[in-house]
Amino acid sequence: MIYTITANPSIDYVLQLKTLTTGEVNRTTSDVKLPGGKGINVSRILKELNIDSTALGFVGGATGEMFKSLLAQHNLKTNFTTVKEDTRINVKVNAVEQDEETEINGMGPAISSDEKNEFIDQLKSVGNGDVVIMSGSLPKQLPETFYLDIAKMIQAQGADFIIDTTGQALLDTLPLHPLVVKPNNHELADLFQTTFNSDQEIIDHAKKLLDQGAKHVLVSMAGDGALLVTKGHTYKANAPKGTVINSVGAGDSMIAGFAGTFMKTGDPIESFHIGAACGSATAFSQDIAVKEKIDKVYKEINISELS
Ligand SMILES: Nc1ncnc2c1ncn2[C@@H]1O[C@H](COP(=O)(O)OP(=O)(O)O)[C@@H](O)[C@H]1O
Ligand SMILES: O=P(O)(O)OC[C@H]1O[C@](O)(COP(=O)(O)O)[C@@H](O)[C@@H]1O
Repeated sequence: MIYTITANPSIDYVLQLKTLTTGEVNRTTSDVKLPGGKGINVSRILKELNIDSTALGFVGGATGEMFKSLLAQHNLKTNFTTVKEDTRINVKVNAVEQDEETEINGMGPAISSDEKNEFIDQLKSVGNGDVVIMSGSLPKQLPETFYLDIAKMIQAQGADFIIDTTGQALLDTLPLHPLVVKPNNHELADLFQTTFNSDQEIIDHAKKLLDQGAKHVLVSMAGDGALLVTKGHTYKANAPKGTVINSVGAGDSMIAGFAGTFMKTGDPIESFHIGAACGSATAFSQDIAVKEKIDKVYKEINISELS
């Protein structure tokens, strides 16, 4: 079984307007509320790929009820821990004529130690052959070591893990050999306090994550495609041409496609191909991509090995 952990789920309030001017009243041309959070998006893509998962996380308050009702139509298996404070609302602003996406993500509810313990308790049933995908920011009051502690725990129980977070929280888990890490190129640069001028520089830094323990390093590069760096091999996926509608969740989609396919086949190249298709298909959709779109985009992606 795949478990996705979204420590800080959200209602994604996606606003479209012609232009955004800060400091003034702006009016939308369309708006939509989506059940968000990185692990939630991963579970939704897995469902599209017909792969079972259980979505876990902290959900609370009136916004939490709305989040659950928005999610209900997607028929995911879930086991959320109820918390007292409100689930956050993340605002995504697509200024169409400026070709610019702006995101404001809330910090999320405070999690009490009882709520945290209740969450951790349910992970005791995770075991051999299971994969736990941990994604996204932590709500306030959860310790910085939250993901690391979970990784240690579930690994001792025989399960594998994948982590999609940034900064030191990501680096700390590498010695435990995560199956996949997926920084985007900017997050990878931030990890090493640098900037990149070429694919080769990105690859060199991705290899450092490999050396520190990651089994596969996916580097997503938005409209420039993606790289997969594994022991002894580096692959590149092109980004097919298309109209970008809302790229929120593209990275989560890529992780889902990779992880779900890798669990089924153990084939990193096919997993990368499907992961890249899921990412682009989501970028070309208003919401998380559906299967038909993923299949169509898959045919437009080539995976090439770089020497
Ligand atoms: N504009 C785009 N055109 C085509 N594919 C895209 C586009 N944006 C994202 N993708 C695909 O989705 C993947 C993940 O997107 P990215 O924006 O890099 O992740 P994140 O959301 O984590 O920052 C990319 O590597 C690429 O394969
Ligand atoms: O937990 P964070 O880092 O604040 O991110 C949460 C946001 O990430 C998303 O899951 C999208 O993630 P990506 O665009 O990186 O794939 C949104 O649905 C959500 O609002």
